[in-house]
Amino acid sequence: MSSATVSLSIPTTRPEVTVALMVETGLSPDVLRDLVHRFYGCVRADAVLEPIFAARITDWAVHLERMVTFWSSIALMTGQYHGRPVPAHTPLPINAAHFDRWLALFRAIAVDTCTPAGALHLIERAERIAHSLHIAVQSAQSDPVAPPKLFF
Ligand code: HEM
Repeated sequence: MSSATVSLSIPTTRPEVTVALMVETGLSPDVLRDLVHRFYGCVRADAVLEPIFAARITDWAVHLERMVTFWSSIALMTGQYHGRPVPAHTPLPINAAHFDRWLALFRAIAVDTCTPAGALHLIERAERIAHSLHIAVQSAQSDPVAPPKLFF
């Protein structure tokens, strides 16, 4: 994909950076939407992860939309996600096995949905964020009265 052929049908605070990332990775709003929907389709069919999500998510349409915005911000630097992932995860009853499973599903769906460069771009970021979230969760579980540590 050349920059001339990328149409910017995506809200972004940094259009030049977003276009450059789209060209470099082959990622686009449509690809990220497809990835998010396929990924959470697998999560909802997964014996390890499904119970954690089922206990928290009451409106899947809202969660999926939030996650498309999140991944657009992370992967294409659109600046559109304004949530706080750390406090969303620190109260969850999750451990290394949940993170391993989450990453295994994410890697498989990313490779299946994206170009090799796009998959690598997403997987690197997912692994980094999962690591930070895991440390925050462990820290909250070992000292539940301490405020959550913020990693981003
Ligand atoms: C052990 C693996 C994980 C589990 C079980 C899990 C579960 C959840 C649940 C249940 C929520 C909804 C929280 C709520 O609305 O009350 C959530 C939100 C979210 N998760 Fe995860 N998650 C996991 C890993 C990750 C990873 C690795 C990432 C990023 C790479 C991530 C990104 C997010 C984001 C951005 C939100 C929305 C936070 C917000 O803005 O409210 N999660 N997750």
